[in-house]
Amino acid sequence: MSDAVRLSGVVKSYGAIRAVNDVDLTIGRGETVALLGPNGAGKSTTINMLLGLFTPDAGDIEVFGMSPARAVTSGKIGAMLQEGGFVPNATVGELIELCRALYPSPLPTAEILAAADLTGIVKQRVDKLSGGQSQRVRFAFALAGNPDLLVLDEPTAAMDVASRQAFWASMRRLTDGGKTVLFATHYLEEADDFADRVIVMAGGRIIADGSGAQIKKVAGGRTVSFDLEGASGDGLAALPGVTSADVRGGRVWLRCSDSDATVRALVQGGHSFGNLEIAGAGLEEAFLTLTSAGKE
Ligand SMILES: Nc1ncnc2c1ncn2[C@@H]1O[C@H](COP(=O)(O)OP(=O)(O)OP(=O)(O)O)[C@@H](O)[C@H]1O
Repeated sequence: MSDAVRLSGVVKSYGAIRAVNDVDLTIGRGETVALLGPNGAGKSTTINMLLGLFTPDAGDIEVFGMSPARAVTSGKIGAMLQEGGFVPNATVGELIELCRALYPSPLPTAEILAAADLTGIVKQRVDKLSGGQSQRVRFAFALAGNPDLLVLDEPTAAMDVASRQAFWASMRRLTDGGKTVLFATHYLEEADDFADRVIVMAGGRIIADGSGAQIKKVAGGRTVSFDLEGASGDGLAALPGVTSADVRGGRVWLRCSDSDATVRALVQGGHSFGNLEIAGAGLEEAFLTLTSAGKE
């Protein structure tokens, strides 16, 4: 059986900006995958190509063994994008019916309304909705065709805490039913809480791919840096709590899983150091550590 999603050697540029740079990615049926990355990482561009909205400059994309455009028209993919207005003056219920009519075998209306938590606002006009309610209506549209793959670009942006919780609870019910889900997010916590697998993008490339626990372990680390003051950096990578060491221009950066143990060992070992700094590892740096650890 074909995979749910397969990208190979996918490249997409906007003029001189290479938004997606040689991405290979396979997602199996039934997986729930988070696409995690900072602004401009290339997540939306990847998603738009998966949905057939953009054509890659190079490489191939298949969704359930078909071209993205065919997968969309046959109702295999449901998408929730970041933006897009609604037809004014229509009610939530009317728009959902309109959307169902586009698909060969839509989900029953009551099921859509319950899954998107819209039952109480069916008669409300869509131009009078709050940001979070609008997101839930977009989610209902994504579900309407009863798709096998749900692709969600930052689905919980603009939702308050209670709506987020209700949204993810509803998603869990859908994935228990066997649907494949790919969602983009900026938040490691959200990726870890909900996804079986977290794919990290930065600068148009996939820089890490692992379980939420693996990614969190590295992202929770710290960096200890100091001037070597003429001493050599040899042996620092082997200090307690250090996962990797980098020496540049007389300064060393130690990525640490336990920075307290590292600093203690530095002091007790009589290492010379100046301008000591301890910082929370930035996500991007933490992810780079993860990828290089995966290559060892
Ligand atoms: N229509 C466009 N024209 C020119 N450059 C674009 C366009 N869309 C995206 N880009 C650029 O391509 C790169 C990738 O953008 P993309 O929107 O795919 O990232 P993203 O990870 O989804 O970011 P965000 O989390 O902010 O949505 C960025 O450098 C962005 O500025």
